[in-house]
Amino acid sequence: MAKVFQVKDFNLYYGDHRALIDINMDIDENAITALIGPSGCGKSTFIKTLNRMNDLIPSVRTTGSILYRNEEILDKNLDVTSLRRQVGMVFQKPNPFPMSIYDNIAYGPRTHGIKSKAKLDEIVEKSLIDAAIFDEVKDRLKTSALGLSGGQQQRLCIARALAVKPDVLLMDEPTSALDPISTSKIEDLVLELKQKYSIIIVTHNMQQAVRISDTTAFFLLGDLIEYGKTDQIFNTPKDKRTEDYISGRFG
Ligand SMILES: Nc1ncnc2c1ncn2[C@@H]1O[C@H](COP(=O)(O)OP(=O)(O)OP(=O)(O)O)[C@@H](O)[C@H]1O
Repeated sequence: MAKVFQVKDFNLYYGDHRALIDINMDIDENAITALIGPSGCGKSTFIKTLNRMNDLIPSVRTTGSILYRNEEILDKNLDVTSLRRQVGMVFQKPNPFPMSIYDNIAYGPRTHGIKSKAKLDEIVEKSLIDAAIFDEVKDRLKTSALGLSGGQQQRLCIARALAVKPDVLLMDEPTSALDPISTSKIEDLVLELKQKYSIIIVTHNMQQAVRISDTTAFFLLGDLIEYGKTDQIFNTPKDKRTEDYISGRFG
């Protein structure tokens, strides 16, 4: 299977604190990769590295290599805007912009220079359909996105991420602020999106990792302890620490 990311001997420091330690990990294309582990183990730090969101934190320093489709993304001269267009992100708390549903989706394409109304209409509709929210909002595209429920806002944020035609979607605990029904809708959606995108998802919910992911990475205190097929990680973990974590003995 083709690899979307190849992470080699990667370390990340916040000042003197080494938050990720010698990470080696190849991430499959058109698959769902779950990142699990107790609070503070480095999952969010790792996922944010994949589209260079950590650049916003001045104390961050990295060593090693991360190739995205064979291009080094840790390179200082990398076009970060282009990387972030290709590697989109959805956050824990739905964060629609305080503008209409339509403008939330059109924002990214407009930033990338698309001006034609017909083209924008088409992108907005397609993105909302792909994020499984079109039917719920099609009659109120010009109303504020802030009037949507939390679950709808999160699907809108996924639609917004899809509107710029990404290749990879990073999702940092996308359902942790949602009720079970909204969570289940997002899980169905993520499974659907796997056909077209490579998805990397941080989750605290082990059942969620089992339900949707193909591959699971277990982090502990900045170390990648175990990484493999989700079935194997949950049924026959090789490392005692993985077993203890997935069976709820700590975390
Ligand atoms: N901006 C920052 N400055 C300094 N240290 C940080 C910063 N962000 C995270 N850390 C530290 O890096 C380590 C990893 O944090 P990170 O948020 O990546 O963990 P996590 O596994 O995502 O946790 P959670 O599940 O609670 O979100 C922790 O020790 C944390 O305190």
